[in-house]
Amino acid sequence: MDIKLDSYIDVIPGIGERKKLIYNRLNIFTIRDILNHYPLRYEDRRMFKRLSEIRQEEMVSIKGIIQSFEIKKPKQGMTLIKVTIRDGYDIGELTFFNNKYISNKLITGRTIKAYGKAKREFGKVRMTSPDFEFDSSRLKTGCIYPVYPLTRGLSNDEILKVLKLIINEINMESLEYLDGELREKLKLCGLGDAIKNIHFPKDPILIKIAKYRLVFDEFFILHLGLKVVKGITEIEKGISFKNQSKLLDFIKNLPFKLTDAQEKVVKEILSDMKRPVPMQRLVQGDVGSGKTIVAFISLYNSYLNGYQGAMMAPTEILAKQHYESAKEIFCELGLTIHLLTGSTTKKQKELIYKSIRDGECDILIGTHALIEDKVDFKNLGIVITDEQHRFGVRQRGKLLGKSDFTPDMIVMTATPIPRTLALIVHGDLDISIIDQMPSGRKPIKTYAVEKKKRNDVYSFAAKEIDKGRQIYVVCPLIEENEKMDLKSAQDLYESLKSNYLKDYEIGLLHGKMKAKEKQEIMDSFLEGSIDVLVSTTVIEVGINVPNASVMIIEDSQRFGLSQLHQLRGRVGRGEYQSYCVLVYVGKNEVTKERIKTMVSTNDGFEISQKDLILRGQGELFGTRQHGIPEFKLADISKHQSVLKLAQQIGDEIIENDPKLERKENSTMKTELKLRMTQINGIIIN
Ligand SMILES: Nc1ncnc2c1ncn2[C@@H]1O[C@H](COP(=O)(O)OP(=O)(O)OP(=O)(O)O)[C@@H](O)[C@H]1O
Repeated sequence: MDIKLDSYIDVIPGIGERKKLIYNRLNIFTIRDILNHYPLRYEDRRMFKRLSEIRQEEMVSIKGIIQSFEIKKPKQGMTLIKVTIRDGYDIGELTFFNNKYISNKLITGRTIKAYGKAKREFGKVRMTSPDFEFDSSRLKTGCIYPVYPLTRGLSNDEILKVLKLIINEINMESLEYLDGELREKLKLCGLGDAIKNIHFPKDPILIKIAKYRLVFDEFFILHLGLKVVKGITEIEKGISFKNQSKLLDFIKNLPFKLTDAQEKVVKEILSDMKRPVPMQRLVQGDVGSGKTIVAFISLYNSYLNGYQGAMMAPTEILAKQHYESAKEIFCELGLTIHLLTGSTTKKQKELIYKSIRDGECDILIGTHALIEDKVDFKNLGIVITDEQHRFGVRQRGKLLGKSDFTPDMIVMTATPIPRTLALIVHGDLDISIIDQMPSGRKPIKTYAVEKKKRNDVYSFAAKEIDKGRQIYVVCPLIEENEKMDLKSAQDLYESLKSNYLKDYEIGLLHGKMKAKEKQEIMDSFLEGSIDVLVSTTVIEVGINVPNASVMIIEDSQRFGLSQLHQLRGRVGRGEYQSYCVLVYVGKNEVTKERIKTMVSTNDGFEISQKDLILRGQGELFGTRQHGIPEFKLADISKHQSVLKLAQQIGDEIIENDPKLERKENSTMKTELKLRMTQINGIIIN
């Protein structure tokens, strides 16, 4: 049998077309994938107990000699097999239903081993439908038994058998890509041993050792990969935006003075833009910290140097908002700015494409319509995008078009995350942080109110509206069910209209609405003709209505901390004292802890750290985050010290050999190439 790591799994005897598709459902395509399909948990089946020593209801391995067996058919379609076994002087009984396999294998005098829940009845030990095997086999009994994530049509035992076969056939030592000295220094076991022991551990301590190596690997490969990508970008030809003199006047004439944090980040960006190397920078800032103006300054710098700029937003509403603000800021400066989204008419689109191609358009703002093939810039200098739409190398190529130069790139994120995490998520970028709010902002006051007291909440809201303010109400989020989300939004809307807030103008916004309808509602809210905006969570990150001063979140216990913080960030964006009211039911520990955190701090970094601890990485990043690999074993909330170590070692290697060109790093590079292609958009040449 010729099994290679990258062979498809149907090289394994017994895996045909049908089985292959079942494996594919678990994302298992190749031999490597199945080796990386790790157990969810283990059962300690090592000890065989004498029948005489077994306790009632104990989960245990036993073995005995088959004394006799009978096969009955108590009713149509059912076969009952009873096997009597003997262990010394003691007798046990194993019962199986409809088990064709065993019925063909039973021979009196043969040793049978079983694992299952033992019952003592009438002086006998009985087991019903236990796992079993014969003679010297040790796959299911007398071992530490791994339990795998499964799918319909695939059993744990099938996976075990396949793994056993692969591990016997493949030279496991050939999996290693780290040199022995480094491994020794870091006290890491060999990769082959780690894989062997994660599947077939002889001892629980070996599972720990294996996991440590595999967790290290997941972090290390990702970190190294991101660094290599960064290294590749740095050798591409970039644009040097040297002419920055007029920019100072522009900054001076802004309607407000930049905060120190904004100034610091602008400086970092401008110094990057001056270098003839493509900028790859992440700007992290808490909600409302004023990232947009930083983006505009960068776009203007590109314009002053004769280049076009593009800014991409995650939704049409946000794209339009940026477009309106850009027009306001740049209106007297004679720039041509266009908005390109899915709702732009065909005719308008054609005109915009032409204007981009001819170089007449100075700044293009839009949604991902911006990276369609037809968008062909004459001389694109800078691209500003958000974390969800950050480009992989491939998409960047698309934007590059015919230019010989790689444009500068800024990625904006409103999800502030601790630095260690930022490095693993955005390790290929340089990081700038806006950690200060514009002056004059009053911290948002946050209150938690039990649902039964919501009357008070809405009478408070009415008072705020009477003062001239506006209100957001976010409805309960009902997971994975848009229909029910919609219903709950409509119900809430009706009840506010007919009851709590009947004297005011109320608008409803939900995910099922067409982009145009959504925009109309948002425009009315922005203009102030709507007092209350009831919405599902489509109040996306980034909406800016400074007159809105109250955010009411219904059933807030259903939201994660970071999401609550984002929602809260929709208020407190102007001069008015703002409030966030968390309406909740239930008092479980996580709810209490979340409320406590929200009430006690407005700091997004602190909140995301807490969220990570409360919910684990998967939840924090959710599906919203694009480009983050799913770790199999690693968990940044639990394994922070391994993460730091992996980052440190990765950095040391890259410092000495930025593109991994040295001979001693060639195996590592091959491994990296193989693994990084699995991560969105990252291809290492
Ligand atoms: N230095 C400043 N002084 C006063 N106001 C400012 C300053 N910088 C920005 N602003 C204003 O603060 C508000 C929020 O800014 P912006 O929309 O850029 O926030 P953001 O960082 O993008 O927030 P979010 O992540 O929530 O989208 C805007 O109305 C903006 O005009």
